[in-house]
Amino acid sequence: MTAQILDGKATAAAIKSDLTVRVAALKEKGVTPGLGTVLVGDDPGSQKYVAGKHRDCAQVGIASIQRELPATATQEEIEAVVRELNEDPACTGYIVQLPLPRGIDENRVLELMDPDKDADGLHPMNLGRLVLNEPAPLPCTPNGILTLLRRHGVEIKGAEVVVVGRGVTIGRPMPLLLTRRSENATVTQCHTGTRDLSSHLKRADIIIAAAGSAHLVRPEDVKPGVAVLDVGVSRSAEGKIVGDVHPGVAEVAAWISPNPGGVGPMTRAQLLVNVVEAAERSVG
Ligand SMILES: Nc1nc2c(c(=O)[nH]1)N[C@@H](CN(C=O)c1ccc(C(=O)N[C@@H](CCC(=O)O)C(=O)O)cc1)CN2
Repeated sequence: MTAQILDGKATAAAIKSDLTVRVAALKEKGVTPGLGTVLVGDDPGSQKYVAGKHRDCAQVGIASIQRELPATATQEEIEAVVRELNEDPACTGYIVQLPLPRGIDENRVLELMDPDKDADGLHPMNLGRLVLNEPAPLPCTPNGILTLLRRHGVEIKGAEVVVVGRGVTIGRPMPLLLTRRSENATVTQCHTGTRDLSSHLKRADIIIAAAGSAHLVRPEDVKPGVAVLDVGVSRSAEGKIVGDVHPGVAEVAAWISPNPGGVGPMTRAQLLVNVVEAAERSVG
């Protein structure tokens, strides 16, 4: 069996095309959605992701507000930028690019954001709303993964899903989305403390690998017909992306997301969805 591709690039393009129409409708009502980004430091990966977010904004007609601080920025300097974006009427929604430099209290920065402008769905108020089943902007990568599965017709209802990883952007919120009544999946969360990862992976109908550990998921660990989402980003000596999923898994799986070209573009598309939805809410 050779797996079919969960094509994030094409799916994101379709979402952006739909958003272009919605942004034009908002502009006719006098509202221009604006995405703010706060980038601290000079991590090349973060710089690339933020640049990509603004490229996407330009494509769909969303205005860009960019704030950059040096790696030496203090907690107070970062918080001052967050306060400024909270007050800026041109900024409909914004994100603080993660991770922040060592020594910065990330949670304190996220907590300071206006939850109504939280385009990432990572503010504690919005994560709490998700737990309580209340409407909230959804974390971009987990929601992007669900959209990718749905748009390719992969059955989520009743599926055994194994999530590998427990980071704040993917691993923690992913099970919350998957276990909503609308999804009805059964989720096992694995992490570095899991004793026998392979035994869990072998049971899975869907694997979401977000551990950041190169080729962690191997062909012998998965059952035939599984859908595999590769969210991991490690780098080879040449700087190329190496995912969490061994290439041989494509010979066993029914569905696989390429990396790059799978979950990454979906993360960016869902961010735009959150910005447009926030702007739509503002006009009622
Ligand atoms: N505030 C946030 N910080 C981070 C998030 C997040 O959702 N919010 N997620 C990741 C990084 N990320 C978004 O910010 C992100 C990662 C990857 C991509 C992407 O499009 N990747 C491309 C490949 C790009 C390359 O060649 O390096 C792909 O997969 O095709 C977009 C966004 C951590 N921080």
